[in-house]
Parts: sequence; C-alpha cells; structure tokens
Amino acid sequence: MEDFLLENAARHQHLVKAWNLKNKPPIKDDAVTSPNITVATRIRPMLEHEVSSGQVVATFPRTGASGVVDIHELRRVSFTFKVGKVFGADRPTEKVYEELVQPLLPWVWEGNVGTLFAYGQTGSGKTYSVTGLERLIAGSMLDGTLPGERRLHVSIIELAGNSAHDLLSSRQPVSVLEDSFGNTQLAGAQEAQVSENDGSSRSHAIYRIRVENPAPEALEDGLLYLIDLAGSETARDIALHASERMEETREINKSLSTLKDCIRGMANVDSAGAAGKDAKGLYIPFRHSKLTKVLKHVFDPTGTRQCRTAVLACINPSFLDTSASKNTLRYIEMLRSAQPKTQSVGFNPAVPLSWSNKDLRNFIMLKSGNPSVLPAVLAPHESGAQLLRLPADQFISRCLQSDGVTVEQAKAFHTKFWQLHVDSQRSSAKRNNGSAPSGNIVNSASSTSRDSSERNKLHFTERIRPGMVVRWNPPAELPLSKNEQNLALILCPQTAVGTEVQDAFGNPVCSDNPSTQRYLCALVVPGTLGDSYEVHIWRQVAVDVEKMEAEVLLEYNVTTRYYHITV
Ligand SMILES: Nc1ncnc2c1ncn2[C@@H]1O[C@H](COP(=O)(O)OP(=O)(O)OP(=O)(O)O)[C@@H](O)[C@H]1O
Repeated sequence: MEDFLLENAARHQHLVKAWNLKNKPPIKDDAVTSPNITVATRIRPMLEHEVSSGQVVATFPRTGASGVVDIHELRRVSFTFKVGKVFGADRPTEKVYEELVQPLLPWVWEGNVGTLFAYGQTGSGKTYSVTGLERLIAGSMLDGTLPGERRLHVSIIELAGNSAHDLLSSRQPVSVLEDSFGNTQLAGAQEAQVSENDGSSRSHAIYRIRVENPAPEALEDGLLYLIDLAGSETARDIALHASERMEETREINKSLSTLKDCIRGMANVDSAGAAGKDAKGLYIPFRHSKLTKVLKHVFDPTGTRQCRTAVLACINPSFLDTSASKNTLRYIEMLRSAQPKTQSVGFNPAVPLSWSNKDLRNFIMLKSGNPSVLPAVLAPHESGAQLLRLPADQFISRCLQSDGVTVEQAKAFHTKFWQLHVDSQRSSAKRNNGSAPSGNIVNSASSTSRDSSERNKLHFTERIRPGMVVRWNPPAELPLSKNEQNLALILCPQTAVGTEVQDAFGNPVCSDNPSTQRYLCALVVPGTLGDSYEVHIWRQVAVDVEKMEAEVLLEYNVTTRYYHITV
C-alpha cells in the first residue's frame, strides 16, 4: 500500500491542489466542552527524510475555520474533524505553551492539579512537544514571575504494561499505592531535577512537578503532570511487531481507551455539577488501568482536588499516516463531544450545587457569621459543587485564615453549608420519588428521603435511624483498610441487642458506659468497580456516635449493581 501511495504522490498533490475548499459547506466548531478540559491538536511539519522519500502532506488545518482539520486521501475522499484549538506545522512549541499550558501554571502554583496529556501515533511529535513544554514550564516556574516562594520537586515515571519504573533512579521499580487518604503514591520514586525521558514509544512517561508552598497556612501541594503517552498503534505498526509485542500493544490500547472513558466521565461529572445536578450513577473507570490509577486524583469523582486537564493530540501530516491520524482525531472528537448539552438550572439559593463562584462568595459573606469568613480565601475559584468536594479539615483551615474566626464558628459554618446541600438533595429525591425513575437509577437508597422537614434541620447524629449510612473513623486496632472512606449502615441501637452479643471483630456491642451512644452497623465496603460500594450485612460492627463523621447518601445503580455516593 505504501509503495502504491508513494508511486502516486504527484497525483495526490494534484488532487489536494484541485480540492476546492470554496465548495465545502461552511463549518462551525460548536462542540460544548467542559470548562476544566481543553483539547488541542498539533500537526507537526514533515521531516526532511519523509520529504526526500517522496511523502506528501495529507492533513491540513482548515483555512478560514478555526478548530477544524481536514484529511485528504488519494481515493478522492476527505475527512473533516472538529478538534478544538489547532496548531499547524508553522506554530512553534512556544505558541502551544502560551495557549494550552501557561494558563495551568498559576492554578498549580496555588495548590491545584493540572495535567497535560500528549496523545498520538508513534512519531507524531508527542515527545518533541512535551520536552519543549517542560523547558518552557521550568523557565516560567523559576524566573520569579509567579508570586510567593515555592519548592519544586520533580519525578519521572515510566509505565509499561503493568509495571512502573523510576526514570530518575536507574529504572528502579516503583509501586503504585494508595495512601490512607486515598491519594495515589508512587512508592520508591525519587524526586530530583528534570532529565530527559529515554524516548521509548512503548510506555507512558509521566513527569510530575510537585509545587510545595512552605507557608504554614498552605493547604495541599500543587501538582503538574505532563504525560507523554505511549504511541497509539496502527495496523501498519502492529504488522511489524513480533508476536510477543502484540500483548504490549493490546495493553497500551486498553489503557488509552480507559483514559478516554475517564476523560469523558470527568466531563460528564463537571457537566452535572455545572447544571446543578448531582453526579449520582456517573461511573469513571479509573481503576481499570495503571495509568489512570496513578492519576486517581484527576479522575476520582469523590476526590477532593480541583483539576484542570489539557489534551494535545499530535499528528504526523504524511499521506502514509492518514489512517492513524483519523484515529487520533476521532479520539479527540470523542473527548470534546463528551459534554452533554445540559440546560443550566440557573442559580437556586437553596441548592449549593447550582452556585457559581460569585453566588458562593455571597453566601459565605452573608452566612458565615461574625466576623465573616473571607470569601476569597475560602473559595478563591470554586463553585458550590467544587467546595462540597473539599474535605472538612481543609474547609475549616481555610476559614481559620480569616481574622477572628474560631474553630467552633468554622465547624458550624461547614455544617450549615452541608446541611443546605443535604436538604436540597433530599427535596429533589422527594420530587423524583413522585415520578417515574429516570435513567439507570431505579432505587433511590437515600437513607433519609422520607424525613420530615423539621427533622432535616437536626444534625445527623440527632436523627440516626436504621438504614442511614454514615462515614466513621474506626479505632486503629480494628483490621479495616484505611484506603477508602469507612462507611457503615445503621442497623439498630445497642439497646436492641443482648448484652452478650459481640460484633464481627469480637467486641461487645453494648457499652459498659451508659453514657456511650452506640449503634450496631453493617460495613459498607468498596466494590470491585471504582467508586462503588456494597453492603456486607454479615460484617457487623459496633460504632460509637462520637466516631461518626457525617451522613452519606448512597444510590443503588442497577447497571453496576453497586451503591454509589451521591455527590
Ligand atoms: N513540531 C515539530 N517540529 C519539528 N520537528 C518535529 C516536531 N514534532 C516532532 N518533530 C520531530 O518528529 C520526530 C518524531 O517526534 P517524536 O519523537 O516527538 O514523536 P513521538 O510521537 O514522541 O513518537 P514515539 O511515540 O515513538 O515516542 C522527531 O524527530 C522530532 O524531532
């Protein structure tokens, strides 16, 4: 096929010239994308050896229409893709940096997470782009233009199949672990100055810059990930591979496919949040590949970090690579069309999920007590939905940065904010219960959906009842994994159980101390799918009310047959 194309290169060029763009219907790139995901395409120039071997260009940015790429094939077929920003062969890496990466830097500097993926066929310019971007990032982070003092730590990990290696430490193996806060850690990875990837196209290279803020009131470290993905393979490449590499290729394609599902899933979660809806039942399969597992905090919908993501699709414009280029551009189109066109429900003062950053700041100013919590400190850029994802300790420590605000006031304000959210979810559950179930969710297991509005005003510990699910903090001596949220389903109060009864860990259910409030509960444990839970009714545990941290609303999803946490 290649020989045939090379023999007909002149004819191909003639057809491209004759291809009359004026006859093409006008095209408007009107895809709706998540504000947290930017997608772009970079078409590299033809290389000298490609030109001298007789190859010609077949992939072009559409002149007169931004965000559109055309591929023209010898068999008189053209393909059009709407792909977001397009960087043509004449655009230097500096332009890509300015438009795609530079906006992430202040974001990461403030303690958030930014990720750039470079995706594309082998030889399409991923490593060239990522390496150039790294140099520009290092320049901006070190030239003193970003405010405040920060310490930078760099690690570089190579993921090949199911193994991870540290490229800064003679390819020592690295374990991908989750710590007790549910964050992914790269155990054994060294942190040092940047050096170059060895350029292997059969593995994903992950460059991580951790931005540590030494200020005592600083929250979490900022994280910037640059990910040079393994080359997506075409049939042409696969044909050249020995059979032992086929398995490797399958693994790579599986991880790229999982990545696509995760990015689409995140866009749907963002979309639900932006429309004031909860993300119940939205499932993101980040545990299905090591790559997305390493990036858990980017893709875990129950995660607490604020994340922005950029995807750069790299294209080799040669007419020998059109089939790979079409696959890459289709992949990118799928990421962009992920965001369903939801009708924004608009601001509803009773629904924190519908609040923009401005609405949220007003609420903080008016409702956080006297002295008021500084809105710009508690919510520098978060929407209502995003602030709900912030862990309680961070919420409180942000409140405490405002002069005169006490721990009690901060805690009370946190409870008030959450109570408003729980109430708004409950009233929407009530509305839904009155109508036919929508989508996959047929059984709303919201543990308190029939509570009266009077009861709703009470703190959750004052309205505990069988069927309620709570997050709790188990004593260290219990052999329970701390990797996930510890959830328990209330079964009955200790007084309903005989004094001789023991729980699954051999502890008496009834306390000797009459003032201890205690309930017999069933453990709710993570399912095999990411973000899913199941009730182990036979694993019962005695839980003191003082160890209960919050009420958690679960929804049953008939498709996955698991419970999922309602955001
Ligand atoms: N924008 C560009 N301008 C000039 N040369 C480029 C550009 N992009 C890529 N190249 C050149 O193209 C070749 C292939 O690029 P690169 O190695 O970055 O591809 P890759 O997609 O990372 O491939 P692999 O998946 O095999 O690692 C290199 O010689 C590189 O220097």
